[in-house]
Amino acid sequence: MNTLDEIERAVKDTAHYVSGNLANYANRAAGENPSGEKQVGGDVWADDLFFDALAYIDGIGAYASEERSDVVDCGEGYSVAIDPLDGSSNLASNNSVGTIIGIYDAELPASGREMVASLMVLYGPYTTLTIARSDRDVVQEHLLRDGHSERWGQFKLPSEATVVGLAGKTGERSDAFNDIAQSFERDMKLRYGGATVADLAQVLEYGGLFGYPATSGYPNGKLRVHFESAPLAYLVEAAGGASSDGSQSLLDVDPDGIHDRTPTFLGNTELVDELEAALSDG
Ligand SMILES: O=P(O)(O)OC[C@H]1O[C@](O)(COP(=O)(O)O)[C@@H](O)[C@@H]1O
Ligand SMILES: [Mg+2]
Ligand SMILES: [Mg+2]
Repeated sequence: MNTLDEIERAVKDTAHYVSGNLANYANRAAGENPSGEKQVGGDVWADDLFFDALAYIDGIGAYASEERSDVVDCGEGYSVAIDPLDGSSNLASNNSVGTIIGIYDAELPASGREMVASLMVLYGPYTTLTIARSDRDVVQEHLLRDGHSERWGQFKLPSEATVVGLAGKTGERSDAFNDIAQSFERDMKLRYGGATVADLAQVLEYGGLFGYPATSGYPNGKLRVHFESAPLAYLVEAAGGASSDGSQSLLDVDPDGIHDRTPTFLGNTELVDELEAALSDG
């Protein structure tokens, strides 16, 4: 087993445990866990689990998380960048959440071009792990059930685009963005659920576009380069789609800081091209 195999195994095992225990961390349930201990948020709980599973793998040199201010030095090897629980506000409403992991062959901060693998876990009606690796030419989905991992399918973006999910309040987005958003929403079905992983899964399955633009509340967009945008761009581009920050592939974004944010668009190439053209004219 090489380091990427070990990472894949560790993520599958940890995702099994996370999927079985999310109810303990729904906001409404906040308070005491079954044994009467003070409950921590799901984000911190999931981060601790994935840290323990990944940080000690031989060949992992650093662990960076949305939930930790600094990168943790783990020795020599790949850098892990993780959003341990994506869409965590969905827990209280019992909607899907996820985990996003980028594996970089570089010290962080780094451009997405330094990535050698990307993994996305979707805790939905059933739990799946989707992974793209530099040493494989498919985007492989696995079903995680009863402690096992079954090959579940391979993602290739459908040529016909049918769904669109664009975040932000229209009153907080640019006119140019609202115009192109309205045009997309005339032609495609709205699919927006408040968790990037779950919304992107719709695009991977049905074809279309997901985006979180710059808004007055988030001038650089809400999603983080290392923990959400670049790893998901790696997956989508490996599945035959495209990504953009509004003018370039998200894999070419070169962040200064580990928690940098970026406008984020992921989906069918022709939609990304149309969006970039609309924003450049805007
Ligand atoms: O509530 P909003 O503004 O629509 O933002 C939803 C976005 O925020 C996020 O929940 C941020 O991720 P975290 O939950 O990991 O912080 C994304 O998963 C989701 O796409
Ligand atoms: Mg997230
Ligand atoms: Mg998160």
